[in-house]
Amino acid sequence: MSTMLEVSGLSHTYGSGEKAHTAVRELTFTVEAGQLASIVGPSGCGKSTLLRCIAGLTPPTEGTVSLHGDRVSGVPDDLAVVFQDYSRSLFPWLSVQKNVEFPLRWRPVSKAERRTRATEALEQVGLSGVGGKFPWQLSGGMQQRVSIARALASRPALLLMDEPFASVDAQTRFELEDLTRRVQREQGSTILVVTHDIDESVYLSDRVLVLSKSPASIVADLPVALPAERDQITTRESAEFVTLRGEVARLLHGGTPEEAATAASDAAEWELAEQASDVTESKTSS
Ligand SMILES: Nc1ncnc2c1ncn2[C@@H]1O[C@H](COP(=O)(O)OP(=O)(O)OP(=O)(O)O)[C@@H](O)[C@H]1O
Repeated sequence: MSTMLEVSGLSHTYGSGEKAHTAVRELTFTVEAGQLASIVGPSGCGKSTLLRCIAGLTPPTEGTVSLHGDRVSGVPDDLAVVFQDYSRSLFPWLSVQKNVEFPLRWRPVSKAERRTRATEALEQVGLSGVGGKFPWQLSGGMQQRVSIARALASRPALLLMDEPFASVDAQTRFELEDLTRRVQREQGSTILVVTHDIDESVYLSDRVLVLSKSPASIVADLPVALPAERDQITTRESAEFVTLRGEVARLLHGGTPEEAATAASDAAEWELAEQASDVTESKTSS
């Protein structure tokens, strides 16, 4: 696997002098090509600041960001971002098809190719046939699918997602998580998702980076050893999922990596034993 994203010694401080506020401190990590990684951290810890630095929107105060070996010093052409607030990122006066085509206008892509790519991207997110509608004619979940299609149409080397499912209902959230995993597998995309939702970080990813309270630093980098094929019910009930979810929760509450791993594994065993005894009881009483 080759390295797609390299973040090295990255720090960012807002303001200066007495008003200086360090949002992220000395972050170093890589994301390999084709990997789906999540960054999870407490509210206000500096997740969006980190994402803005990676996207080239905010120059870091210290350290570097490189995308496929090229130093990031502005928004790279082959990077796309999906934000939480779809209603502000889609243009209400443009059709869905035109919204998806929009960023391609600044690329060396012919009009016909723009149309083809947008149609394909809408198909990938399960929205064939709605290209002629306007965003405000669609549900929230469908609008977020349009945002994802727009990001995919530019065929990014790296797709960044900032709390992408935080504004939709729980059922739609599950559907969009599965959609993200499917697209990543089919396209071999490299995706970095920022979230404060522990379960989502584990369910979605190949790997979870856990951040500390502000100023954010990395407290753990956990591989997710769940099968590639995941299911919203059985995966979330599995011992691996329950253990990892507990480990991330403990780390976010200030536990050391060793304490978090041991306690989470004990708690998962207990929870699964409880589940098994519930099943046995219900069988004997029926
Ligand atoms: N433009 C800014 N100027 C000064 N301070 C800022 C600015 N943007 C963010 N901060 C501060 O930096 C810290 C990190 O903010 P950031 O938005 O990156 O965190 P976050 O983890 O994304 O938050 P949330 O979970 O609430 O979305 C916060 O204390 C915030 O108040």
